[in-house]
Amino acid sequence: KEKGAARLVKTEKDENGNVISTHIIKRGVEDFEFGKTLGIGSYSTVVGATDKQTQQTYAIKILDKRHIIKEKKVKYVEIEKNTLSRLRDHPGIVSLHYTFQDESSLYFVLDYAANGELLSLIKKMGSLDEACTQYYSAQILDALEFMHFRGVIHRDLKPENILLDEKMRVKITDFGTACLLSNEVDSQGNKLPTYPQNHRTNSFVGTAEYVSPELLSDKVQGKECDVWAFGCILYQLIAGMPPFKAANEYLTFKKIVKLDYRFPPGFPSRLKDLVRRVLVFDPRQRYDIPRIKAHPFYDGFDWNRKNLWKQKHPRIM
Ligand SMILES: NC(=O)c1nn(CC2CCNCC2)c2c1CCc1cnc(N=C3C=CCC=C3)nc1-2
Repeated sequence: KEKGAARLVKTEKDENGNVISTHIIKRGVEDFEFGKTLGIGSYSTVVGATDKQTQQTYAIKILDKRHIIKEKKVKYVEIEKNTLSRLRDHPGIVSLHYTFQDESSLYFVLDYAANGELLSLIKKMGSLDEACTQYYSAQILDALEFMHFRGVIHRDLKPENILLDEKMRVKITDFGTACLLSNEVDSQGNKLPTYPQNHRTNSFVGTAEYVSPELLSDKVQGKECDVWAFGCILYQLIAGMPPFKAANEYLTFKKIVKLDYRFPPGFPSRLKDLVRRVLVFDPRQRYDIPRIKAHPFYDGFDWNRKNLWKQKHPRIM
C-alpha cells in the first residue's frame, strides 16, 4: 500500500455477479472539492468537502503535521484515530471512512452531519418538549452504551459535540480527549488492544459545565463521567441551559461539587426523577445506562437499535 494514500477498491461485475475487473482508486486532496470550514481546533481544521467522483459530502479533518509534533499532540491524534476505528459501525457516532496524508497534513475523511450541533437546535428552540427530549436522549444513550461496550470513554460529551445529520439523527463527534479502556472486548468478544488504564488522569479534560464531581474531587474518570454529562444534557434539553452554569469555571465547579442546581418551573416530574438519579455525586450510586433505559421516562420506548435509528424525528415544537 503506497505510503499515505488511502485506496478505494472498485470492482466491476457481469450480470451474474462475477468480478470482471478491479480498480484501485487512490484518494487524495485532488479528489475533493473543499467547501465551508465547519470548525477550527487547536491543531486541526474541519472542512466540508465533496468527493468529485461520487458527489458524496464528507467532513474532512485536516491536521497540521508540524504543529502536532511541535505541540506534542501525536498521542491525541493516535487516540482519536484508534477510537474512531473502534467505533466505526454505529449510526450515532461520526464514522471515519479513511485517512490519507500529504507532506504537510493528515486528512481524516469523516461523516458529514448536515444539521450541525444539537446546541444550536436547543438555542434556536429555547428548549425542547418531552417527545424531542426522549428522541435525542435515547439516541445519545444508545451511542454512549456502544462506546462504553467498545471500551471508549468520551470525556467531553456536550451539546456542541452532538451533531445532527440530514435526518436529524444524532452523530457524536470529537474523540480527541477520549480514553480507551484495556479490558474490553469487541462485538465478537475479542480482546481489544490494551491501553494504559488511565482512570486516574493528571491532564484536565472536559468542559466545565459537564465535568463530573469525581474528576474535580479525586481526578478519577470512569465511564460514569460520560453518564454524568448525559444527565446534564438531559436537563439542558428541557431547561435550555445546563444545570451547573456560573460566571466562571471556578464558580461552576463549586456548584458541581455541592450539587447546587434546581429545576425551572414546569420541568416534567418524571424527568426530574431521572435527572436526580443521574446527577448523583458518588459515581457508584449514579444510575448506569441500563437503569436509565428502564426508567419510566422511557416507558414504551422501543430500544431495539434497528428501530431506534430508523424512527421518524418528532415534530420540533
Ligand atoms: N472536531 C471534530 O472532529 C469535528 N468538528 N466538527 C465541526 C464542529 C463540531 C461541533 N462543534 C463545532 C465544530 C466536525 C467534526 C467531526 C465531523 C463533522 C461532521 N459534520 C459536521 N457538521 C457541521 C455542520 C454545520 C456546523 C458545524 C458542523 N461537523 C463535524
